[in-house]
Amino acid sequence: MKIALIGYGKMGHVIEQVAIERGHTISLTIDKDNLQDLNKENLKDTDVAVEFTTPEAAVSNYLQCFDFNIPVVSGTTGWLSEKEKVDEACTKGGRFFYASNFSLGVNLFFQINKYVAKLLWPYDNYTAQVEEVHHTQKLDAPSGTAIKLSEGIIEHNPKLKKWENYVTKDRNILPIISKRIGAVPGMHSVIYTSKEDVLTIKHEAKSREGFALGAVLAAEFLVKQDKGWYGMDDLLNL
Ligand SMILES: NC(=O)C1=CN([C@@H]2O[C@H](COP(=O)(O)OP(=O)(O)OC[C@H]3O[C@@H](n4cnc5c(N)ncnc54)[C@H](O)[C@@H]3O)[C@@H](O)[C@H]2O)C=CC1
Ligand SMILES: O=C(O)C1=N[C@H](C(=O)O)C[C@H](O)C1
Repeated sequence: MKIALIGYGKMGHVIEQVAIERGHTISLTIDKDNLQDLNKENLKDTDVAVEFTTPEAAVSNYLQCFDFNIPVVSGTTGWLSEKEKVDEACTKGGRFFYASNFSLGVNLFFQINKYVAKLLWPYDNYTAQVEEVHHTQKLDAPSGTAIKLSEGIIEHNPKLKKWENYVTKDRNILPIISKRIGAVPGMHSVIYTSKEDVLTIKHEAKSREGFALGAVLAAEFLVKQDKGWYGMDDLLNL
């Protein structure tokens, strides 16, 4: 496949490496120092775009690609308040694959998380908390992964009404604690605490390679699909 890399930062570089290892070529690389509108000319040799930029840039990048019938894989977090625009574009012909986290382990963790939430919610002695730790360059908080974990817990725990990104003793609110430390690629924990014990489920990325591999596998999957919005559950048959 010929891949356009939109966003050539920490993830863009690792995706390039993994894509080449899997026999693909890079048709176009766009980042801040060579910003350009996506158009017929610069996308003419591209089968699929892989987009890892910023919450502000992401949606406009998707819509421009869709205008030229280029499918988009994106892992950019923090833009989901604009989800409706992308939904609409996908009903009109856009092909889109989104994951807040492309690693296999985290997507299995999402399933385990829901199972544990279902099992534990009737036990009043436990209170739940989500914790995420990332590198100090991360722009958004809480992480997209922590939000998805929290939504999974709230869906299966009728006592919890919403999540908040602060510590609280309100038992109707699920706290997400965000920490920014050094170069941590990504660590997520769901912690259930009682007076007697602590039960933790945790995923720790060792590097960005798992995210990058997931994104390239998603691109290989997406080019074979019709219009629509796809995610890791489709790729992994979860
Ligand atoms: N879904 C997943 O598995 C993962 C998601 N992420 C998310 O991906 C995004 C990028 O992460 P990193 O690569 O670590 O960040 P980064 O800051 O290293 O790279 C982002 C790059 O996008 C560039 N950029 C900004 N506006 C642009 C535009 N309009 N067009 C093209 N390029 C533009 C920046 O100059 C920068 O080089 C973040 O939202 C992060 O949360 C990161 C890792 C894994
Ligand atoms: O910004 C990052 O680095 C990461 N962002 C994603 C998120 O917000 O969940 C995924 C991963 O944890 C790394």
